[in-house]
Amino acid sequence: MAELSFESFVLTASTADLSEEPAARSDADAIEFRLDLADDPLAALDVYDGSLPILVTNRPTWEGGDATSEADRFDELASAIDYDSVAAVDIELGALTGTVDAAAHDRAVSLREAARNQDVTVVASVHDFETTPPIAQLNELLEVAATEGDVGKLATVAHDRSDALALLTATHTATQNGLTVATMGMGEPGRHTRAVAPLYGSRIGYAPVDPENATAPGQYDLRTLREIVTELTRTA
Ligand SMILES: O=C1C[C@@](O)(C(=O)O)C[C@@H](O)[C@@H]1O
Repeated sequence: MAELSFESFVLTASTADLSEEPAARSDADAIEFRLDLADDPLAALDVYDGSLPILVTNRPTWEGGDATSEADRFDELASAIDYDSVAAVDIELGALTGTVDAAAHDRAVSLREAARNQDVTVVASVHDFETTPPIAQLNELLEVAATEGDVGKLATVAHDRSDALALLTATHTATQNGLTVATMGMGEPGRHTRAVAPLYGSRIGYAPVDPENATAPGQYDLRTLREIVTELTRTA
């Protein structure tokens, strides 16, 4: 069973192609495998022999991904967590809390239970592709996400410096309150939060090996993010 601790910052190389792992190995701590963007994800997991542990994500269209069938995507995730190489699974907070629909809720809760029985870490994720909500809402989202999952993850579109600052402040507050969270601003004005948020407690970063394969707007490429975070945490 692959081990992955979120007690400190984990930099994931986000990809739809596990054959990128050797190129990611020197800079990443883990792979985020986007099942929804891959051709035959379970076949790829079958033959995976990389050394980086994997966080599996199967993002539905209602949360900005490509997975169209809820039943299929949860079945794939349930199969994926059986692989020894898979150390963590991303489950959307909207599914875990039942705000999407009752069927998604049941599937999400049983996936979480199966993951925990296998020591697979659960990342409960929230995305806002329109805006960065007011700080009180950010605090609330992080608290709920970190309670529903082992790590609460929040990605919002930042339109300006105030949005970026709100996200960083919420990250700092949650961390000070003992929550395990990961945050990142999407879009150009949010880009720097990806480098700075780890200083305020964010435990996961996402970056493509090849900048052309970014999985969200505003991502740094993997090498760049690793270098900046290393530099900032050395001098902090
Ligand atoms: O949820 C996230 C975060 C992300 O959207 C980002 O903004 O870096 C990238 C996605 O691949 C990942 O699943």
